[in-house]
Order: sequence, then C-alpha cells, then structure tokens
Amino acid sequence: MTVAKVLTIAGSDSGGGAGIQADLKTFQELKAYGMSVLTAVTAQNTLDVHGVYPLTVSQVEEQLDAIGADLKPDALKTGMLFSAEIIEAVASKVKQYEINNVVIDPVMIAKGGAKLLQDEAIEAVKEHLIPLATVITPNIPEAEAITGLTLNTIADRKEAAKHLHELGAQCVVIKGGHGEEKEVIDIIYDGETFTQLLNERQYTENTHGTGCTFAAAIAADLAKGMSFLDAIRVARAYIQAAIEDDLHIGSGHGPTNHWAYQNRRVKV
Ligand SMILES: Nc1ncnc2c1ncn2[C@@H]1O[C@H](COP(=O)(O)OP(=O)(O)OP(=O)(O)O)[C@@H](O)[C@H]1O
Ligand SMILES: Cc1ncc(CO)c(N)n1
Repeated sequence: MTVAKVLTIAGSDSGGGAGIQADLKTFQELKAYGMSVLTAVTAQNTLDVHGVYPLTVSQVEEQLDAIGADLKPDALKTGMLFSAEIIEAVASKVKQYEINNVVIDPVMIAKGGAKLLQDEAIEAVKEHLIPLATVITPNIPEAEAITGLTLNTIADRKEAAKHLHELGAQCVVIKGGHGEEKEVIDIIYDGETFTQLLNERQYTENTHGTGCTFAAAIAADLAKGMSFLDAIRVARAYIQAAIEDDLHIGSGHGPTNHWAYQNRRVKV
C-alpha cells in the first residue's frame, strides 16, 4: 500500500479548531498520513486568543531537519508562520528538502482579531513564500494586505489573483468567506483560466478554522496525486460539509465538523 504523507507547518490552537489540530484532523479524514512542524503555541479558545508564543528559528529548523532526514512529504501545507525569520527558515528548508505540492495559507489574523503574522513579515511572504506555492489560499483581507489592492468586486478579486500569480504562485484561490455575496464565491486562477466555485452561504457562528481546514484538504489530495483543480473541488466539498454539520462547541466561533464529509460518504 502506498501512503500519501502530508506535512503541516503551522501554529497550535489549544481549542482544537484551527492550526495544527485542524490540519491533522483533516489529513486523517482524507486518508493521508499527517506530520507537523510547530511554529508557535497559541493559548486560544472559540472566543479569543489569550497568548501567542512563537518557537525559535532553530526549533523550527530542527523539526524540519528531523522530517527531511527520514519522512519525505508528498505535500506541504503552511499556516501561521508568525515572523519573517520563521518564513525565511521554512522557505530555505522547503528548497533544501525539495518538497513539492506546497499549499500556502497566508494566515494573518485570527477571527477574534489577534495577530498571527507580524506586519513586517508581509514582505517575506511575498519574497520567500509565494514563489514556492503550488496553491495559495488567501481570504479577502489577506489578499488585500499582500497586493495592496482594495477588493470590493469580483473583478477586483480577479485582479488580485493575477497579482499573486505574478508573484510566483502557480494557482491562486481567493476565498469568499469574507465577501458580501449571498453565495460564497471562491475564485481560482491558474495563470490562464478563472474558475469560480459557488456555494450556498451558511449563516453560522461555527467557522473557526475554515481556512486552515480548506488548505489542509487541498494538500492531502495533492499528496495523493490529484490535480490542483480536483483537489480544490474536493476541499470545497469537505469544508462545506464541515460548516453545514456544525458541532456547536464553545460559546464563540466554534470549530467545524471535521468528520462530516466522511460521515456523508459512509453508507449505513
Ligand atoms: N459561511 C460560509 N458558508 C459556506 N462556505 C464558507 C463560509 N465561510 C467560509 N466558507 C468557505 O470556507 C473556506 C474558507 O474560507 P474563509 O474565507 O472563511 O477563510 P479564512 O478567513 O481564511 O478562515 P479562518 O481564518 O477562520 O481559518 C472557503 O472555501 C470558503 O468558501
Ligand atoms: C494557530 C492558528 N492558526 C490559524 C488560525 C486561523 O484560523 C488560528 N485561529 N490559529
């Protein structure tokens, strides 16, 4: 049996809905073997982020060296990277260990408003991270912060996608969760063609970690050899099920339901 191995480089969410925890749950549900490199510990629940504690660059590098020496990932997802120093170290190790199928979720701010990326690190995202991306998955505010554009319309979002492609990402997904439209519109650009994935907007508080989960699902299916468009379509179905069949955990923005997608596929 060939097992697809997928690595997440991200922060820990003690509340279990986002970050490393969301990524590993998603990998498991999509039948890929999950590995993790921690960049930071957050003290976090569904209401708020109480504290952010980054690891040192050498601690991040040592984890990547341990994996690189033994367990070559078939795909990588990056989430919260926190600082320019960690971004540069991660980019250099990704090149050293020749990791392909790289999904970059350029995490900047938690739903409660806490900063998960330092402002001065945006330049490092552009210079060191985006050129490695097979797929980059910004939400609307993240795409605005990286491109400097204001994204009001679908045409604005397409312009931003072109900009991110020019910075070196092979495929760009501008996620529509933060948009105003009745339907959620994710815009995909591969350098030639725009594809729009439309889904019914769910009116729920339980959307903590949607971005992490979506990007992790893309990485899991890239690791299994799917094309990026197919992997994005499956990821869209995975996150839609996870939002629809919500769990009502916690009293703030609750987590999504990571087993909903498989639940629907299991015939009883
Ligand atoms: N209310 C919703 N109903 C349906 N789909 C949604 C909803 N909110 C987000 N999504 C989908 O979930 C995925 C993640 O989108 P979103 O824009 O919320 O990411 P995000 O802001 O990075 O998430 P987070 O920072 O909370 O992890 C996208 O595919 C998006 O279309
Ligand atoms: C650790 C971590 N990563 C990402 C997010 C964004 O959802 C979060 N809230 N926490």
